[in-house]
Amino acid sequence: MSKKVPPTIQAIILDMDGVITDSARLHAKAWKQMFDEYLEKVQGKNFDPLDIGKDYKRYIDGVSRHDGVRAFLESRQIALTEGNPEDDPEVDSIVGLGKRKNNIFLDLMETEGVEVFPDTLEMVKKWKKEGIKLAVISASRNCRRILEAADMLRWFDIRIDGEIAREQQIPGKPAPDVFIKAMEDLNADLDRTLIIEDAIAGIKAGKKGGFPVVVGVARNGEDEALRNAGADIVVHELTELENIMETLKKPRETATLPHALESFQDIITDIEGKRPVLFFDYDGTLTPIVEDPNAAELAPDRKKIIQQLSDQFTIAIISGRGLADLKSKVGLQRLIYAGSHGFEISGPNGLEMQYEPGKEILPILDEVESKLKKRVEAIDGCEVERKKYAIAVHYRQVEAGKVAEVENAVEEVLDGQQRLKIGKGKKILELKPDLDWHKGHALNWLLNELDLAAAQNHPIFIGDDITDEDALKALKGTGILVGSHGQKTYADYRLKDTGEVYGFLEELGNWDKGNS
Ligand SMILES: O=P(O)(O)OC[C@H]1O[C@H](O[C@H]2O[C@H](CO)[C@@H](O)[C@H](O)[C@H]2O)[C@H](O)[C@@H](O)[C@@H]1O
Repeated sequence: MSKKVPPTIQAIILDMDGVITDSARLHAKAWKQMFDEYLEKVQGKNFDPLDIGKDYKRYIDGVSRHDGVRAFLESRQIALTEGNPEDDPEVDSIVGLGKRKNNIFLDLMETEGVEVFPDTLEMVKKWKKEGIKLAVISASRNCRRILEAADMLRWFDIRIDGEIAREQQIPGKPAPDVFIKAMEDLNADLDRTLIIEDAIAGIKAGKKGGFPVVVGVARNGEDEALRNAGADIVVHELTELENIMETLKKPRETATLPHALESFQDIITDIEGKRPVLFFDYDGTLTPIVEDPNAAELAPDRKKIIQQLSDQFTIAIISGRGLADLKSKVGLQRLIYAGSHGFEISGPNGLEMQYEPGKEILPILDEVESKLKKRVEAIDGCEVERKKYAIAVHYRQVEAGKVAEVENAVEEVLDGQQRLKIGKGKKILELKPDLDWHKGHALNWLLNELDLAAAQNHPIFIGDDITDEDALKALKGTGILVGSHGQKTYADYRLKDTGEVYGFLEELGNWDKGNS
């Protein structure tokens, strides 16, 4: 795996007790029963009982059985012999007490059962579908048994539990070794592996291991303790991690990105037996930027390359242009088109979508369009382009000294208008519905609608402008930026210009032919 790829998630390692199953509750109960009985035996009726919120969390949760016995007794200044592996549960030794607790735990499991947290099941299924590798780790030697009873074992590629750790002499948490071992067995990279833990010892282990993001699960409001232990993010349910990839993606300077043609082999390695699904922006990506927006035609030889590729791959063009304009400019039947930044979509087999909440903004756009046209008609070179769900005000051909006039005009017309927002592009100001819908949503909508969101597909998005960043950010695949738009980017790779885009597409087509 290339080290150049950005920190999108490749693998997730989940702790079991308290994250996947509610078995932490049973463990806590068993520890309390065992220790309270023992403390009463050695200290009499006035013994100080184990406090689950304090003692269990601090000394026992997440660590191995024997480490838990040792740490708790030490906190109470009670010295106890280690004992030996053959000790019966009745023997007062570290081993004996551990066995005593385990018997109580197994009885509780039998009588109370173990439940899977529904939010975890939902996310595990989702991650699995997205092709993320999953491992479960646990200090518990009953891990396999618990997961089997809960019908959860099948979701995990790798399991490192108390039994395996003992056999292979892997040090337990707070040492990071179990996480490192799980990551290695998953064949994942450290900088692309996420840890999910609910125990303080586990959070510390994840941080010590150098994992970029350790998520703390505070199901009972223990947010602060988990944060203090080093958790990078604290959630109460795993469904809060729904958009974790987006949250974790960090924009970078374009110049620091690897070149997509030079790194072609890395990109192919990343695709690894999956089907590429291609998403392109239009202006600046498939056609070079030109002075007159109406003149941005797709050259016949380039159209041919896209047509040939559409025999091999699903291709969608997601553009800021209006849908009708985009379709007529590209003119290829098999493609999917998303116009007005994804507000209007159309494709083969009756695929049609208009983003419903946008429809009620249409009369507002009509009104603003006519006001704008009147307001800027005296500014030489300024052009207003109406798409169904947006209005572009072009100033590429406006004298540099008069650009501020265009900006003022747009702001003036928009003044007091709450339903529209201003976006920026290449020498363009755009008025768009102030709604949470953009190229990134459109991309994910298409993947779901076309049943292409599954792990066997690999989306590739190529774009050049600020509005393409929404798609690059939302993308779970390979993002390529063409040229530079002057801001940081969520892309993974860069290409110099549209010429290189076609070079890349030809390489991709040839690679695919050689592969099939
Ligand atoms: O999302 P895209 O497909 O890249 O569309 C973005 C805008 O592209 C067009 O404007 C840009 O390209 C013009 C032609 O090269 C250029 O003259 C202009 O300065 C650029 O901003 C299009 O006219 C807009 O509607 C799109 O929003």
